[in-house]
Amino acid sequence: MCGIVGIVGTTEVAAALYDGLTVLQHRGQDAAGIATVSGTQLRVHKGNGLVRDVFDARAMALLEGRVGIGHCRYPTAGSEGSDEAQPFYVNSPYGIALAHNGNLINTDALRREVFETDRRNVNTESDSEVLLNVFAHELDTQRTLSPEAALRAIEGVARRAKGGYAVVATVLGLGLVAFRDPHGIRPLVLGRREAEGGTEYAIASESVALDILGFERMRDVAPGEGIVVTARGELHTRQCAEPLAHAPCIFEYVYFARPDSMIENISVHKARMRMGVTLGEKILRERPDHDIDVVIPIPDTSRDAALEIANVLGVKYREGFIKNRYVGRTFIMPGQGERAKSVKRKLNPIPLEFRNRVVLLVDDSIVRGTTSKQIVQMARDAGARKVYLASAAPPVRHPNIYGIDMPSVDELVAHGRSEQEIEQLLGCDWLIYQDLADLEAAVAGPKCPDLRFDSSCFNGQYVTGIEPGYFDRIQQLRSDEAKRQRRLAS
Ligand SMILES: O=P(O)(O)OC[C@H]1O[C@H](OP(=O)(O)OP(=O)(O)O)[C@H](O)[C@@H]1O
Ligand SMILES: NC(=O)CC[C@H](N)C(=O)O
Ligand SMILES: [Mg+2]
Repeated sequence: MCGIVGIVGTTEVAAALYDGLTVLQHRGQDAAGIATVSGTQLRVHKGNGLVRDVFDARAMALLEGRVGIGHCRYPTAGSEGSDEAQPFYVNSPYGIALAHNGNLINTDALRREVFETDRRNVNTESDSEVLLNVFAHELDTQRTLSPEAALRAIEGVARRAKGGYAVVATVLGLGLVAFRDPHGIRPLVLGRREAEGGTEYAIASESVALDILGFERMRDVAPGEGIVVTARGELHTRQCAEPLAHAPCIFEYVYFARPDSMIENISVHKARMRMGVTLGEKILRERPDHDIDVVIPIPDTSRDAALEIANVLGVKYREGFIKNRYVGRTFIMPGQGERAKSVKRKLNPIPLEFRNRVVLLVDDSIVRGTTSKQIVQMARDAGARKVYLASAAPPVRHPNIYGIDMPSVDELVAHGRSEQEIEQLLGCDWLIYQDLADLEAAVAGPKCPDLRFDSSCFNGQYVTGIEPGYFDRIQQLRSDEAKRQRRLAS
């Protein structure tokens, strides 16, 4: 679930892009990059690591220009190597750099088409480089360079690319280009700031990036919409694809996004609180005479939900696990070995909150079970009398193919298992999951009751449709074992 940001400023933008990426860091910890337009050159600096590791003063000094884009990466295609860090660059037509959040599901067919029909070479295994070449080809067919030409090129991309994509790109001689897939699966938000030299625009994965840069959030980019902001700061927007069933990814609200972001006009923080309310009510329905002494969140993401569960149950909320602030998010780490080791390094219990108590641990989601299995044991070791576990999301039983790296069903703890079997496997005394209807209603909230979501990892319904054999193919390419073999071979 990468983070992307693009800015057209009236002064230099590299420092703002850097700051924007640091608040999008929770979306991708593997690699980061920035591209800026400096006169007739596109300057690109990227590499593996956190934003703070990738850029030093020298790199920043090179990134001159008033138009630029940035990316932080959580890989869902290709390798984790630095050559697949983004933004990607192509020199023709004009010079284009592109950053993508999402995952294409027709990459193989597009790659062949790009080579055989468009006569372009894609030099990595990245779906994003394929997407860049599709956009480049479509722009090339326009013959002129103008906002209208770029919007027509986006129409071409929307006709050819399938899957989840939110994109920012810079085109030399034009400015900033952005677009979102016709289902609006991945988030993208547009903002504006008045500066001395005129209006500046920013586009980012999450509104938190706009907030910290002092941009006012104007609106979400619409599904299938294309946006061009010229280097002079003129905004052009147009629907570039028939909007299909709007299906923003529900997992953004469950886990990915920061709680201080607004996505589709819904506060992520409030959505998580509502998840806590509905789950708390379910707990009361199922166990009206529960014996829970204390509700303890598994930090960070579950806190909002856990607090509301405690309120609904009328029991104490306690921070029983202390998180090492220097360890990143474990779920988005590339290998299972690293993920498992990191849970222990990251979370440590305060025994007095557990001793002789019946504790309800709350997590936002249970995916591979890496976190919950260890945490349940930690709670027992810390002296808990009974350990219950509540998940603010339903069981994750299906792969995600639109930008979350959960390609292999065998790695999902809930796949092919009943809730009772999962409870046993995780070693807790009681396991309770949120129902999907409650989750969807909690996220939609009172303001958007009719909004529907991409909930595919919970219900196996894929809004784009799926080619036969697709799941076998991604399992071969992207299971933990396949990644391990690739790392050994490289
Ligand atoms: O079942 P699993 O495969 O372990 O995945 C789910 C866990 O991973 C995430 O936490 P993470 O440590 O990534 O980040 P957080 O600090 O934002 O909660 C999520 O919040 C769950 O705790
Ligand atoms: N999580 C994402 O958005 C990943 C973007 C792209 N598919 C990559 O692997 O680099
Ligand atoms: Mg967590």
